[in-house]
This record gives sequence, C-alpha cells and structure tokens, in this order.
Amino acid sequence: MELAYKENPENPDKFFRDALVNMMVGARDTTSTALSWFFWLLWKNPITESKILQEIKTNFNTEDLKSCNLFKKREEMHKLVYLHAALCESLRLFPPAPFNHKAPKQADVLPSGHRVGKNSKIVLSFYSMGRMEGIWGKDCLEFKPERWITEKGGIKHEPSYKFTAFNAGPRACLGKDMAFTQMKILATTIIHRYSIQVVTGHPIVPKDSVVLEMKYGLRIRLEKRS
Ligand code: HEM
Repeated sequence: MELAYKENPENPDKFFRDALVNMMVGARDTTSTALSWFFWLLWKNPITESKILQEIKTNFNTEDLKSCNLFKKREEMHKLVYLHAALCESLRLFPPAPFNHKAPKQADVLPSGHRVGKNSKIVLSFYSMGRMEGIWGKDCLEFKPERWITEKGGIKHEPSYKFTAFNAGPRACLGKDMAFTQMKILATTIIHRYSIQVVTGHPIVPKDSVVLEMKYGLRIRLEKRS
C-alpha cells in the first residue's frame, strides 16, 4: 500500500480505498469468521464453555462482570489462559485465511530439496496443516484446548511455521495481538451473560472462499444466564 501511495501520490482516494478494503477483509472479516467458528465449537463442546465461564468468574469480580468493566489493565487479558487456548484451538481447525501462495523471484531449491522454477506458484494450505497428524498428533481432528496449555498451567507457544493461522515470516499478520484482544473482549462479554444455542437443523458448512466463512452463517439463540 505504501508503494501504491508513493507510485501514485496524486490519487490519495485510491490509496485510502485500498487501505480500507484491506482492513475490512484482513482485519474485520477474519476476526468475525474466527468468532463464528469459535462459538459453534463451544456449542458443540459444553465442557469447554463451562471451563471458560469458570475462568471468567475466577478472574473478575461480580461488580465488574455486571457492568462489563472487564479489561481495565492489559495484564487481565493474560489471566484467561483457557480462553486463549480455546481460541488458538479454534483457529487451528478453522483458520480464517485457509490458504496462501508464494512465488519465487528466481528458480530455487526449497529446504525440502524440491526445485521451484521461476514461474511456479506454491500454494500453502493452512487448513490442511492444522489437521495433519504428522504436525499435531493422533488427536489432530479433535477440539482440545488442553493441547495449548503447559504442565505449569501457562500457554504453550507453538512456532508460527506450525500454527499458521496468522502466516509466518516477514509477511505474518501485524494485527495478531489486536485480533486476540478483540476476540477475548467479545467472547468474555458474551459468555458470562449468555449461553449460545445453535438453531436446530441449521447447516454449518465452510464456504469455498479466500476467507473461511460459514456458507450459511451461524444462526443462534442467546439464552440469558441466571
Ligand atoms: C483472527 C483474526 C486474523 C487472522 C486469522 C489474520 C490472518 C492473517 C494472515 C494469514 C495474514 C497473511 C496474509 C498474506 O500473506 O496474504 C495476515 C496479514 C495481515 N494482517 Fe491479519 N489476521 C487477523 C486479524 C487482523 C487484524 C485485527 C488486523 C489489524 C487490526 C490485521 C492486520 C494485518 C495486516 C496489516 C497484514 C499484512 C501484513 C504484511 O503483509 O506485512 N489482521 N493476517
């Protein structure tokens, strides 16, 4: 975008349009898609939901919970280890950016020994990588937030070349921290007030698209917690 602006400084409208579309697709659509899959997985895994609810109640006092005055300090965000783990697990199984592609500037040999020609394109399927037994183990298809938690109860950090939802290397997502912040605020605010019930019979199917949205959306009923 910076390059586009420098090459064409007399047309700032195009620059701002591109910046805006970039943010809408790269920041808004990815985060909202991640949350749809997350809430669907919670509905399918009520034990995970109750563990998150318990974690919220343990870490916030009743007054703050009632007034939604939740994240006054950034450190509060790091207390919700189980919620963080459940979000990572959801992003592993349903990465909002399900694939990426790269092209070499010149013919090269990959560390694996594969030769790539100047005009080749390498397609990386982040969706498949998140479900490969060789990468995540025998239980790779199970939704298991525990895999992200260390024996000492902290977050287990996985290398970005393994957990690829935010891409890896120099073009990795710049908004990763902001995305987690937004998802945690939203998830905490909703989960401590409501239980999400997916409408019976509503089909949940991934859309064949650059952003892994739900083809028919997520139709839900909110049940207020007592
Ligand atoms: C769950 C939410 C998100 C996911 C899964 C995600 C994922 C990604 C991925 C896979 C890329 C690499 C795209 C490519 O190479 O073609 C990327 C790039 C980027 N993301 Fe995110 N993103 C998320 C949220 C956000 C948010 C909230 C922001 C900003 C507030 C953001 C800003 C960016 C930017 C600026 C880049 C381009 C980085 C570069 O090319 O140097 N993202 N993101």
